[in-house]
Amino acid sequence: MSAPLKIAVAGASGRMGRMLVEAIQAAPDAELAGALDVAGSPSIGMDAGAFAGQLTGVIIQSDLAAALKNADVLIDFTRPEGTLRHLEYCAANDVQLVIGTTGFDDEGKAAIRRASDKVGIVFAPNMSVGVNVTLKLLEMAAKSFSEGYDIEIVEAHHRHKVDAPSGTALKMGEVIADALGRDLKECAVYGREGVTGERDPSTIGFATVRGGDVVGDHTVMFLGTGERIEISHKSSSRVTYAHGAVRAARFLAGKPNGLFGMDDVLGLKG
Ligand SMILES: NC(=O)C1=CN([C@@H]2O[C@H](COP(=O)(O)OP(=O)(O)OC[C@H]3O[C@@H](n4cnc5c(N)ncnc54)[C@H](OP(=O)(O)O)[C@@H]3O)[C@@H](O)[C@H]2O)C=CC1
Ligand SMILES: O=C(O)C1=N[C@H](C(=O)O)C[C@H](O)C1
Repeated sequence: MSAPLKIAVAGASGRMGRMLVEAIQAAPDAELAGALDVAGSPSIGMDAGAFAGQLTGVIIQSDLAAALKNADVLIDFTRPEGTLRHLEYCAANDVQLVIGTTGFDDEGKAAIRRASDKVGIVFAPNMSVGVNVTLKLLEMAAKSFSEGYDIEIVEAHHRHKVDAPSGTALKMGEVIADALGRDLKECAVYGREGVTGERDPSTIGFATVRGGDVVGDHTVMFLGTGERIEISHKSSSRVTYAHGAVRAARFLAGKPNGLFGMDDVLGLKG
């Protein structure tokens, strides 16, 4: 039997961090090797499994070097500024990375691309199997509805989410724009207000709903004359994201560097 994959978790007390700790504990081929959170967080000094009521023997700490000293890979679902700090350390110290954080600007994404020359990185705004299969369906649908259909993307998330539109909605927009030979930067419309004029058919619209405890809903509408096609994905638990992230960590074993998406991890490319 090969040695277990040693995985550390950043943002260990967050909504995703807690799920990740549980998923790693449940995986027969993985071991929780470290748990990180921000200095000053009430979780510092706690056992990483305390939230789930199952102690792990791994204490949440804010010292990056100490938390990563035994880790093969870091799974990071935090905030762009935190992930970029972790990225620098991981690239310099040969720790691979699974990045689920959303809300990066172009500069942040470029830093991730650069770091992937040094270490293996899986970077994806949504790690559920369902969403990644939905992206493939959208690619196919966009090609079929390229003329005469207006495209609008609507997403809903819980009241605590800090970025909008969601990383998944933006990825859906990118996949559709690519399939149609458009540039999302030029054709995206983020919300409408006032006298907007008639809809420009070349645009892709985004609408955002925030409230309650919605885990994550995404609907893409292709609106034609006389019919409307909707492709929706609705998450009812974060466990799918956590399992996807652990699968991504496994995928990186034996890949010394390179930037990968969940389509690579799940074999959905092509
Ligand atoms: N790719 C995917 O499949 C998914 C991606 N996400 C993304 O993951 C991210 C986290 O989501 P969620 O778990 O709901 O968020 P939470 O706010 O619940 O958790 C974030 C965690 O990161 C910590 N944190 C905050 N700022 C920093 C920082 N600067 N450096 C290091 N750690 C920091 C928080 O600590 P503290 O609480 O002390 O501030 C907390 O522990 C978001 O970007 C979200 O969009 C979410 C679900 C699925
Ligand atoms: O913040 C969340 O919760 C989620 N964020 C990701 C995103 O921005 O797309 C993935 C999922 O929708 C949940």
